[in-house]
Amino acid sequence: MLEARNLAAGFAGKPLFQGLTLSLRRGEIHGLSGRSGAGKTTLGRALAGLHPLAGGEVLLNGAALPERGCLPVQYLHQNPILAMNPRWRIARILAEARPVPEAQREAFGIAEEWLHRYPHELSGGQLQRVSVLRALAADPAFLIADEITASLDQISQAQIWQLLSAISRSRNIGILAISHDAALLPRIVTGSRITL
Ligand SMILES: Nc1ncnc2c1ncn2[C@@H]1O[C@H](COP(=O)(O)OP(=O)(O)OP(=O)(O)O)[C@@H](O)[C@H]1O
Repeated sequence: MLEARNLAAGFAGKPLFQGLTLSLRRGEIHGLSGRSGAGKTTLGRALAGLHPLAGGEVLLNGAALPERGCLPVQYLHQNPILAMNPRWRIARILAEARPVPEAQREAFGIAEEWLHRYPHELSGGQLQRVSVLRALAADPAFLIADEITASLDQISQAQIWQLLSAISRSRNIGILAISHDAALLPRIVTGSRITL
């Protein structure tokens, strides 16, 4: 269970939200929506331990998030190239947390030839697959998927969410899907819907 208790966060002393309480179960896809600028990304990053809290706490199974090692709540960026070292080839990026078995790479449709390329030499959809698999290699309890398919075509979007739905169930990973796409969330959410 990933919980936020009485959470507040924002910028320069101005909270975007406060007194926010939620609990997310593992093995389900939850949805987070809200108007542009409401603080969805900030909340997602706070839940992953990447944004300082102005109040409250984030608990994973009743305990604070660890400060070292692989993050158990992995944050997935809308634009994965911003979260990749441009000087590293895909093989090194993919194995950043732990080596990825070949069978898993193939299941994700990540071609062997991509491994020798740099991030800017893959398409947005290809990069997002790499980003998701890299996060899964860290063996997370939760993924925060921040608009991860917003810039992809319908087919790539459907493929990525089919993969994530299956993995969420089979590996008991909770996913928080952040999206402003009114059509997407009803299709993928199996858990709670949160509006900020
Ligand atoms: N480093 C920063 N310093 C000051 N304000 C910031 C900073 N980063 C973001 N903000 C502001 O915080 C607010 C919330 O941003 P956030 O990205 O969390 O919203 P969001 O709900 O995810 O928006 P969108 O749907 O447009 O992606 C916005 O008004 C944004 O301009």
